[in-house]
Amino acid sequence: MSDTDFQSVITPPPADQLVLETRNLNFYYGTHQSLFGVSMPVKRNGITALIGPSGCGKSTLLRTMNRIYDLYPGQRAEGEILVDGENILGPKVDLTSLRARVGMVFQKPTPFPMSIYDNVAFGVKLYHKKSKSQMDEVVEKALRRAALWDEVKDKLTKSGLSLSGGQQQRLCVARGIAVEPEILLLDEPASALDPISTAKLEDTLEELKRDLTIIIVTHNLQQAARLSDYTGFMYLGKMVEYGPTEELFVKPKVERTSDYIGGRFG
Ligand SMILES: Nc1ncnc2c1ncn2[C@@H]1O[C@H](COP(=O)(O)OP(=O)(O)OP(=O)(O)O)[C@@H](O)[C@H]1O
Repeated sequence: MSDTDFQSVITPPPADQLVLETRNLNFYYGTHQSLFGVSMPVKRNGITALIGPSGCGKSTLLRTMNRIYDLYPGQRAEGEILVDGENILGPKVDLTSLRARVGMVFQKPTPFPMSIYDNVAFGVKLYHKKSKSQMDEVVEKALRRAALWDEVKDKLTKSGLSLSGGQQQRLCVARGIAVEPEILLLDEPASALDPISTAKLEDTLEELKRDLTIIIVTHNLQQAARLSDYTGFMYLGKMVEYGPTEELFVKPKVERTSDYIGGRFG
């Protein structure tokens, strides 16, 4: 079998539990094709992890799910991405409301240069008119859900940039969830964090997954195994194997998956 010639093995969640599904998705940076016929059915609520060697297309796939790539000329996707059954690659999609439904947290913490309070309120103001007391409630709830409230409640007017890296990343999670998205995309959110901050962030995600769908790109196989309910293993722009995390880690159906998980390439 050549490196590029392989069948995807997909074990989908039950059909009535799907929140998002990519179907036969191709992606291009200009003329360079980076995703090839990717199908990925994501279960509502819980955590889905994307793993695979550097350059296999994990971030690219994540960036299609709220069409953030649309901000960059020359980048385009082909195929279908269904969110609650609606194809978000269609021409009539309202991108502002899509990005409120499908939020994103990046690899490096990206707090805005404004107060902790305003960081969280920022997105909410774009979508909803709220009184000061309603906004106070929204900000507190988001910071509590992001497990940051106790650490910042006495300094909400201080700059978001004054927090530690781990706190900044949880602030970005709070900002992301304040607008109550259905789905939160996280691209290697712990890669710039120390082990204690990583553990706190993971606890936060565990809490959030009860009523939110989380899709996370990670290089850390232990993190994927620990956190996620479903895992997708990608290689060379294709989805090699996708299914319940335990099955994929304990009894992978594709040899290439077991080679990767066993550390035989990467
Ligand atoms: N802005 C870009 N312009 C052109 N090609 C790109 C761009 N971003 C990514 N690529 C290419 O697309 C492919 C997939 O990259 P992507 O960043 O999605 O991989 P990844 O699995 O997330 O990698 P990593 O784990 O290193 O972050 C690679 O071949 C990469 O070189």
